[in-house]
Amino acid sequence: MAKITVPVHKGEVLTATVADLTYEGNGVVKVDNYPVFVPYVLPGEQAEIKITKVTAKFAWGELQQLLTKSPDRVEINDARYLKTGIAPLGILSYPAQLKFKQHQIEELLKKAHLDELKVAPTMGMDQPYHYRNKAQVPVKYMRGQLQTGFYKRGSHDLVPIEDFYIQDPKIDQAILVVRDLLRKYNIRAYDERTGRGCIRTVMVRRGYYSHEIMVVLVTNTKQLPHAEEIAAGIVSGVPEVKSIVQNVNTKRTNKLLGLENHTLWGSDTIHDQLLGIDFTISPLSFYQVNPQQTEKLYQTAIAAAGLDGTQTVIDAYCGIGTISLAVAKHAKKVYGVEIVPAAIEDAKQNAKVNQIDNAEFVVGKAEEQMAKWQKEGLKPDVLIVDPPRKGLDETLIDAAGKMAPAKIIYVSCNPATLVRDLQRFASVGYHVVKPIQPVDQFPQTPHVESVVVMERA
Ligand SMILES: C[S@@+](CC[C@H](N)C(=O)[O-])C[C@H]1O[C@@H](n2cnc3c(N)ncnc32)[C@H](O)[C@@H]1O
Repeated sequence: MAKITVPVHKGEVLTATVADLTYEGNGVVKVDNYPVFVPYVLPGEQAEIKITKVTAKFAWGELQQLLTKSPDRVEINDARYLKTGIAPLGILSYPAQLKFKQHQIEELLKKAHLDELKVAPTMGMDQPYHYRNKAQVPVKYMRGQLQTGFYKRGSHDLVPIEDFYIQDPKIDQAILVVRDLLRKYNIRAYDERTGRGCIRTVMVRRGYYSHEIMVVLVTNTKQLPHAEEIAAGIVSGVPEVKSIVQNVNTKRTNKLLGLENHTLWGSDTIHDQLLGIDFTISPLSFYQVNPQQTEKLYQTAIAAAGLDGTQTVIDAYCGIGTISLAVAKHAKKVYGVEIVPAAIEDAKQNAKVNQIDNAEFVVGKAEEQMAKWQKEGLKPDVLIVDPPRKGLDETLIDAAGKMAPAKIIYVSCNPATLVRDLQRFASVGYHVVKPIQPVDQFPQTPHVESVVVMERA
């Protein structure tokens, strides 16, 4: 095999101008068209870069010295937010972050030869910090005691952190109360190398409107020593707590939560509201993490659906029924499908509590259920899909084509799979009729959510 020559070598220091920013928020420097990825630099900046890793197709570099600064650069007061996955875009001013997200989608469309599609400016937040209503914090024994924090990007090295910058500060305070109790009762942190130890993760959720707090202690063992004392300590240290749950995860996996929950104190669930509808949230259910932006996202999707109370709507990947129930007010009938049984139980309960009787929920894989509905002759006027990052299964798109709804609303959390799926929808007769609307659900990170409206050609 011919030896591949690359234009840089490990350890080399070069001076270069940053050409671009990747979807993950890393700077890109080109050496004879060969890309070098460099964290913490921005397009247009000149920098001294040390090459740290070389492969046949690309290299990684480390910023040594910044020679010129981009006007979009902002100072971030704690470098740990950049080094962890907390705020990888933290050096980019917020208006520039919003443009970056719009540009990300435009670039992907261009690569897919869909450049005729327009992308609207990203809908941002007034206060793009402290927005998350949920934290999942790893626990580790280090520096002589149990620590909570966040992993360094691309690793499982814990960086102890007390102010998480993008989380609701009340959640940060609750984590510290839990951490101190775990220390006080000498609870052993889980060690993923040996598979030993007890506490793996602390999860905290807080209702944006309700202010109800749920604390979930994820353990590697069936028993949590001093469970009663710990629960009592949380009750006295976290005044808004409504639910304390032990989740057992004995598997040696990267999955954070197991399937077994034991309520240690209070209720099994908490509540919150979205667009005036009350939602029950269980430890395992998916619930959007940025409630303020979620309301904007759903309002955009609902307005795009153009409902007048006469339509039948399918909400595929419905979670606990948030979109379905918000839509039900404006539709004749809504069908929701979701893979997690507990989420569907919550969805049904949510419908009851809100006295919504025109929504029906089914547990199942959206792709299988859509094909089943299609065979049964269900003819929705509007199909809403809100899949996870991997996007839609082709079976679902085929079934959608056969069901022929007048409108399809695609809520996407991954522009790459969105663009792929838009091409597939085109092949079953759907085209995009409005500019794609990005909504910033995750300020300070490169993630972007978007709403796309399609109609039959
Ligand atoms: C991005 S979330 C959207 C949830 C909901 N629409 C919301 O906004 O809260 C995607 C949901 O799809 C569910 N899911 C993942 N794969 C699925 C599949 N094959 N079929 C049905 N649901 C699935 C997940 O459990 C999750 O609740």
